[in-house]
Amino acid sequence: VVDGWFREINSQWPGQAMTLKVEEILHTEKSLYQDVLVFRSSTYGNVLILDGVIQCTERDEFSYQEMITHLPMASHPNPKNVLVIGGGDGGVIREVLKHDTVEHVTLCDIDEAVVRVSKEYLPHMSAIFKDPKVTVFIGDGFKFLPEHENEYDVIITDSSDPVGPAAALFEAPYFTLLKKALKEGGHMSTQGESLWLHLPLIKELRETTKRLFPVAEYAYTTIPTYPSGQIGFVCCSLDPERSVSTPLREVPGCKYYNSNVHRAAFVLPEFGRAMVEDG
Ligand SMILES: NCCCCCc1nc2ccccc2[nH]1
Repeated sequence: VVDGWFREINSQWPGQAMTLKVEEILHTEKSLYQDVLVFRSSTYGNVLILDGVIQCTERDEFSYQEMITHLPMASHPNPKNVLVIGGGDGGVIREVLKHDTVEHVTLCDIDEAVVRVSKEYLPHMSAIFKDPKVTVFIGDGFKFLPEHENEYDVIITDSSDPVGPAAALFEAPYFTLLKKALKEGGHMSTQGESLWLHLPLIKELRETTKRLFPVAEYAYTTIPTYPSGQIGFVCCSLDPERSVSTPLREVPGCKYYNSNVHRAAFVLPEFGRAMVEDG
């Protein structure tokens, strides 16, 4: 933080940096896995930073949390058992519980510091951890998944970027384990970065998931504080007859998501469509 501003300078997006005005530094620590910073910003509420990268802000997190959750959930006929890998802030869990078909949701995040800090400084995301339907497991998704084969209707991978602790969550071995943990007809979504900044990675991700799932598609949302103002998701279905791009019901109580936004999220600009779909 320099002269009261936080700059998101990072090698993943050379030559550009999102800048947020800092009112007060609320927390800093070095966890077992990453540097954790929370500050109160002037115009975006509390902000969570991991290893110098903006993970979520109170003002615009709803866009990301609603879309990464409702794309696989609203397109699944009857999601009862849901798993979230990452997402220690709790925002995805909050969205999962908007579906009254859900009987149980488990969160598996490798870093207890993220869960602890989110409870303390991001209350409107982490309050949901107290819900009896929620189980929080601190550990590595790579170890958790093989112990839970054929258990989940929907798995959401709410990861940080493919540098540092989350790098392995963007590789084929992870998606192979994830597929085995899904029940028949299961759906999944994973944090899929931005068309403007990570097109080669997105192409890789889609090729990897296309080899494992009958349906694998890319969708995106707009979010001011992520680099390039948008972020995407790779969404897959194990049912060849069902696409994650087709919503089966509305999800009341959302600020970003609705069934038209759901469908529109999968419509890509030509430079993205050509790269992602034609390859
Ligand atoms: N540069 C884009 C970063 C996207 C991060 C998405 C995200 N936001 C999170 C908050 C808490 C824990 C895991 C998270 N994963």
